[in-house]
Amino acid sequence: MTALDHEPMPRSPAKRRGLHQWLMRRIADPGFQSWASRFPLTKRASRKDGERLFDLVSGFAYSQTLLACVELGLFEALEQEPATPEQLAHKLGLAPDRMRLLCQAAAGLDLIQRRGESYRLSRLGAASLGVPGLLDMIRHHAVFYRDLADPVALLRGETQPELAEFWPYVRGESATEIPGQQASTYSDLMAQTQGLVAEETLRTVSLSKVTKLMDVGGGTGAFLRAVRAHYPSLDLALFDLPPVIEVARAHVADHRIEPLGGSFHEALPTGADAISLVRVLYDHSDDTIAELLAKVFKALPSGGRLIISEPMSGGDAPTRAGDVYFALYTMAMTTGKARSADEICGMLAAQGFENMKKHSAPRPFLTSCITAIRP
Ligand SMILES: CC(C)=CCC/C(C)=C/CC/C(C)=C/C=C/C(C)=C/C=C/C=C(C)/C=C/C=C(C)/C=C/C=C(C)/C=C/CC(C)(C)O
Ligand SMILES: C[S@@+](CC[C@H](N)C(=O)[O-])C[C@H]1O[C@@H](n2cnc3c(N)ncnc32)[C@H](O)[C@@H]1O
Repeated sequence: MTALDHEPMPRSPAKRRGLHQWLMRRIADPGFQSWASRFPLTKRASRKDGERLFDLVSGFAYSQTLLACVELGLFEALEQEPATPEQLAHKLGLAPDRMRLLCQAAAGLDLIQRRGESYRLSRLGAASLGVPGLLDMIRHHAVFYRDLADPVALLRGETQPELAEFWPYVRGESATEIPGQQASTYSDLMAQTQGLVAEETLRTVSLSKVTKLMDVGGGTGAFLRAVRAHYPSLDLALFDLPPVIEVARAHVADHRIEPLGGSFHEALPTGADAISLVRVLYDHSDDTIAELLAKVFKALPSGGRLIISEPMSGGDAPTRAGDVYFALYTMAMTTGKARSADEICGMLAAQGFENMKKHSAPRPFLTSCITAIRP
């Protein structure tokens, strides 16, 4: 007698839709679990599922271990040379036993490696040092995690998330007034993380037939600087809120990029045969997006091209990056929303765009791209 014998397996085809539910009820049964973890044909799956569940349960401890490594500068220290916990403790200002604990934890996550009594950098730890803006992103997660402290209250809209304060432009969608220092700080973090997004976008979408590209919500121009490196003769214009454009001027002056201050709540400048929206839609509500896409449609000539690049929901195939991280992140920002490629294409069609193309995304945790044409 096995745990499978508790209830008869449905045989009739009419009941086959219930088979999944029946099986899930068995898996939720402790007796079945115990049997499955011993039975040769099921014990591997049982162990694997146990590990996967444990990883989800422990995720916050993993993230905070990474944050401690980043805050203390552990990877930078080990980039110089391998070291013992005692040497690291002295250098980074932690008690030796706590440094040993952190080193073991980081090694457990494969961020560093243990060799005898010393630790050295691993591939993952080394890679984290080379991803532009990643260490600052990890540091700023302290804000996000405070917002996630009570996820049910956050989902019910009963909290006042700090992330909405962190990115000032999302507080009031028509706000054009951002204090200069704030505009510079948030644009810095945004610009630092733009490198890989730009690389991925330009790998995915060709601009070879474009004459003039206007990047709407382009921040301090990091995307257009990457475009300039790939397309030396393209005309480029950067459109963003006036305080952001003031900060951007110094960054775009040497790259033949025309800075244009304004709000997309008003009309967009015309003259570009391509418009890009990189990491813009997911900051805003459906109504704002409908309004923005209508403005983009108007600003483009017939045959003009729209390029959308941002992390997206997986839609009917939900993903960790799109449907967990970016969905919760944009929800905590209070105005935003991670949308699937199909949802975005639907919104484009509603404004009259045609030839929507969902480009395959090699690294969807960085970005996915959609292009569309104004007929
Ligand atoms: C040496 C030996 C033995 C072998 C060598 C083998 C080899 C060549 C291995 C490859 C090593 C290598 C080159 C690794 C490279 C790894 C890379 C490039 C990793 C990149 C990781 C990128 C990450 C983790 C990006 C994270 C991005 C995040 C979290 C972005 C968050 C963005 C947010 C929150 C944006 C918010 C904007 C808002 C406010 C919503 O509008
Ligand atoms: C998430 S950031 C993306 C910046 C840049 N495209 C990138 O990927 O790094 C969104 C940008 O949209 C800009 N933005 C927000 N509301 C705007 C508006 N009403 N008009 C023009 N730009 C706006 C913000 O100032 C910010 O630079």
